Amino acid sequence: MTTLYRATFLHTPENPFTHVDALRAESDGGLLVEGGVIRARGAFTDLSAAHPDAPVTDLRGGLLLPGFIDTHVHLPQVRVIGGLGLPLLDWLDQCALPEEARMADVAYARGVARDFTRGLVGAGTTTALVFGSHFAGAVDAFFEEAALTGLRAVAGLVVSDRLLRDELHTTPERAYAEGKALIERWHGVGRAHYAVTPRFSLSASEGILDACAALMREHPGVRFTSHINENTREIEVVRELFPGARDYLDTYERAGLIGRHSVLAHNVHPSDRELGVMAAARCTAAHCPCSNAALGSGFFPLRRHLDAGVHVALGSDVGGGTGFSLLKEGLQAHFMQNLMPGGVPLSPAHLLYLATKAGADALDLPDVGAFEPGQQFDALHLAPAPGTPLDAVFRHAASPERALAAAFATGTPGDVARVWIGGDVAHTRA
Ligand SMILES: Nc1nc2[nH]cnc2c(=O)[nH]1
Ligand SMILES: [Zn+2]
Repeated sequence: MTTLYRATFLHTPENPFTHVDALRAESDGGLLVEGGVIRARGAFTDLSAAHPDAPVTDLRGGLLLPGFIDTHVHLPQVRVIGGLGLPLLDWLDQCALPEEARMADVAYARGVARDFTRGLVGAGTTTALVFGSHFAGAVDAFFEEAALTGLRAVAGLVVSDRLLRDELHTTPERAYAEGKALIERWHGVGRAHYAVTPRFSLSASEGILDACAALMREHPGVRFTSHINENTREIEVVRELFPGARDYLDTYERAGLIGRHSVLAHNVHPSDRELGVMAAARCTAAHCPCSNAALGSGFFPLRRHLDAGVHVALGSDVGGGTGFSLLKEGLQAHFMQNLMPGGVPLSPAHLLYLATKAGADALDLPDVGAFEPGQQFDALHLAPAPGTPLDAVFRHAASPERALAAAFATGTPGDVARVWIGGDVAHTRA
């Protein structure tokens, strides 16, 4: 099936941190989509002249953006968003972990997975790197739900063997066996990919990190994700638990877990050595600015990451974060960089890149992240309700870039009118 989409669209096929004029915009643009794949892109008049028989979907009056890519979000935490006022380790004990223990019940987990995938797609997220659950049945339920909604999910079994609560602990042997079974069932099936996911070094023995590394070695192409350097107290505990490690990163590095397919969430308090190793390994820091503010974790040193050459993408970190919208994460990133000494001024192009193409690069998914011919048509149509302030800005914006800035400043999931994944409609606003 072929469709010609007519819209004001913006995308960032290049990295605005390294390329000038990285923001590409077409005010009256056309995207020719065939079988879910973008075949041609340009001015609408040119495309409609070249393809006069293609049916037109008219999306004028809003903005069409590449689907958002969330590089850090927790499946079992959708129902505990908003536990404000606690630092990380207390928030885990009091808010997150009691809910995560409920995921042992597969029927409960399936309901959570439904809330979660709807939350993501409804916010315009079309691809996500998901911290699954400590329970394999819940991870299965999530992959099944993701397949039903069409979400591109990179996810895995979360594994820990100390310092959480007993129900959430496993053993290296079980972590390996359950991980292997899930990889065989889901990795590369449809839109799913597997991510080996030790929760964080604080809750992981060397034995379980070695089991994770064995899965990575034996299954090339699976991704790796965990947390790093989020909270100063957490970092102290990790230092005590791994007296032989040079720093937090080294706890993963020594196990052989750091490489091109590694995404480390937060990294609010890195050392220069850690940044150097992350850059050399071409791994990604998932920046979660709402979570960093909500849990009081600190200011993300974006300048130091960029200067070191570390790739950075955005994550919502639901439920330490405050919701699924990467528009809100972009705005919060902008606020935090504005407020911190030596912060990086972030333009609308930077925010769009961090929410889209940067995530595609982090996850090594070249078919998504922008509107390039040959890429999948993953997109969201931002169309605020008539009479809303964002609608007023859209109707009077001097340029698509100004409208994009306003989308980050005031846009919410309520402004996401429709979402496509691989050309299929995955969400339509009620
Ligand atoms: N923000 C956040 N940090 C973590 N570190 C270990 N687990 C978590 C979690 O669930 N959320
Ligand atoms: Zn997290």
